[in-house]
Amino acid sequence: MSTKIKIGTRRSKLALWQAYYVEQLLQDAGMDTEIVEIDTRGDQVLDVSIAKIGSKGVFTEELEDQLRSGDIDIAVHSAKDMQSELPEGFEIIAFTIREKVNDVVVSRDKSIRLGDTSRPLTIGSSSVRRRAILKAYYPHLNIIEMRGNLQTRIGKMDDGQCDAILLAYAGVNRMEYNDLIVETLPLEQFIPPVGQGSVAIESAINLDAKKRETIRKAVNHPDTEFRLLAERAFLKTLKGGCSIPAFCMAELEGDDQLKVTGGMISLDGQTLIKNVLTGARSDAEQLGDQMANLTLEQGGAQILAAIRAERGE
Ligand SMILES: NCc1[nH]cc(CCC(=O)O)c1CC(=O)O
Repeated sequence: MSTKIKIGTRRSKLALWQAYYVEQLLQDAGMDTEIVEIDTRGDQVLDVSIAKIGSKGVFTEELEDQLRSGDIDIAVHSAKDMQSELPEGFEIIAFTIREKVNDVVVSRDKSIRLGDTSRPLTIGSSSVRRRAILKAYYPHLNIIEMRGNLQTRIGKMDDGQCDAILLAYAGVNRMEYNDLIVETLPLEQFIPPVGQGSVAIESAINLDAKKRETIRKAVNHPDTEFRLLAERAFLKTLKGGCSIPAFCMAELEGDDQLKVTGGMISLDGQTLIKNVLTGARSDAEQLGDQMANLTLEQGGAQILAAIRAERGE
């Protein structure tokens, strides 16, 4: 089989890194590949908060058009950025091995620590989850919303808009800004969002079955997939994407157990819901669903209702 696998990707540096990474895995498995760069609406409106334009599909629609038409075979995304429910006709066929899931503090000033109350610090973050957690644990900080890709945000920091920014380790590592990491945040406080650190492969369900299996075999990391199935089931039951302050992290325990830590935080950081559930790995999706229902019952439903009212949804 010498057919070429056409890999669709956004043009951002992070997206391209992910596309080249997946391309390498496919080539290592003996496949021919081609990268197809595609513009998306989300890349064009950089000055508006994603929470305001609505996160649904802004980075994925154009890629899905080309998956549907067969112009590309697969689309590569940060797993974290993918909606919990894909539009009809699409599926995720693989998750790459997950890297360190922590959030990190990035700054030019090596002496900066979030817990330092001796001087005023301004911290930039694009994530409602990270901003709410900062308010809960570090109320002395001045927190500002900051959008744009990694390079843009670091530029804003260098312009003096903030002293440090909060980012996912995964993106910082991929963009090779590791030397700017001044603090790696503990998972007990900064529980990562669903999917952080893994790359997801999306395809149309009518992709040739043999092609689908070959790609899956070359790219999918089964241990990561179990974790992501639980986490994504959580998000699906919450009917959310990356614009709600929910978090869920599944970890493997022993040969066949899965430990799921998840919950939600109100935007002001005043209400924190957090639970831990353990169950069989084969029940990954039930565990995620159970975690979501527990979260909704314990006050998550009110938090979501308040956010939707504020955003006029
Ligand atoms: N929301 C943007 C985004 N999407 C994926 C990553 C990094 C890679 C990852 O989390 O897997 C980032 C940057 C960040 O959150 O700091």
